[in-house]
Amino acid sequence: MRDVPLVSVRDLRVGFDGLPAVRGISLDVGMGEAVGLVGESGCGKSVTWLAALGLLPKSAQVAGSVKLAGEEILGAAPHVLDSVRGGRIAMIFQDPASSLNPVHRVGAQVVESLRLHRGMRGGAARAEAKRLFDLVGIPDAARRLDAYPHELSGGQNQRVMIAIALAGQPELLVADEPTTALDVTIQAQILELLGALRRDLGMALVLISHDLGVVAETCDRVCVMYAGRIVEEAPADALFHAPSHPYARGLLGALPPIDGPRRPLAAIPGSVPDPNAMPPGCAFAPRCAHHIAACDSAVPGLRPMGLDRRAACIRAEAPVRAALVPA
Ligand SMILES: Nc1ncnc2c1ncn2[C@@H]1O[C@H](COP(=O)(O)OP(=O)(O)OP(=O)(O)O)[C@@H](O)[C@H]1O
Repeated sequence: MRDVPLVSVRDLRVGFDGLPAVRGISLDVGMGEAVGLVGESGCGKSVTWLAALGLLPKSAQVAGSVKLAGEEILGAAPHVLDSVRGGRIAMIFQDPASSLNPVHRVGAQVVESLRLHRGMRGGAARAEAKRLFDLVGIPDAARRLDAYPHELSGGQNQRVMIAIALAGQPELLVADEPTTALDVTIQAQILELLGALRRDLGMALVLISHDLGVVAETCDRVCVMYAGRIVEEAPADALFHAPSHPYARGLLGALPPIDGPRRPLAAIPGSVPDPNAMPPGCAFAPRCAHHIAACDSAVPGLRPMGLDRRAACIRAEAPVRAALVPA
């Protein structure tokens, strides 16, 4: 079983009312690996994982395959999905305030997760909840277990959410924009915590973000999504230093420089296509500075760009050989 990825998504498609939101995604997450999913709002990052975990409304049309350690979970029976969700795969979201129950003490919410996923109760569960609070860096953990969410800061509530997620001893934590609602210094602390937990617990991490800088720093590998498809997949470092796909280049251009001279941020012109009116070929073509007529004739598939990178662009070449040349 050594070569079986922890999670393997193949040709995942999701539609709402006949309109495509995810248009054939394939990706693997290895044991203990950190994979970033990046792209503008609405490109299908969240829906991919909500579909995998059976969390979309029944009206969503879902097709394809999602295997967890080789076992199909897409469309699996409710009792199977119940043990996967919060157990083998946990998910945390952008806004901890809306995920936590405001009328229950935070410790009780961790204890409930321990009861559900590990059958723990009473003193043992409370001791384990305190250990988890210590692990996620909540100071004065024993006292904070008795706090209500409104008595804690946004950053502390996100740490509580992470503790609840860890209660099920997940093999994979999917963190969906986990720092977007937090201020900048707290964002960095939460990202550091996620990275440390992954290393110390050997847990895999999928980090969903619209910020390429955030995923490049935290992840081993990054998938860039555009209009429901993956347009580039590469090791985080390689992607950050030399993106192949023009959209990935655009995302990078929209980042403030870490060092070097200040310059105005380059926004990507135009907007994501309406699912009602997808362009006939490459979905990015109408916004692309490298567009040529052939881009409109067929949807480009992901093709290898060197050893460990794939890009869906007929004009992209492996960055070591050549950069994109404007038409
Ligand atoms: N329950 C739903 N019903 C109808 N459409 C939906 C539903 N959930 C998501 N969508 C649509 O699916 C598309 C993809 O949404 P998704 O939330 O995955 O985007 P995203 O890339 O995660 O962006 P964001 O960063 O804004 O969350 C969007 O057009 C969204 O409006």
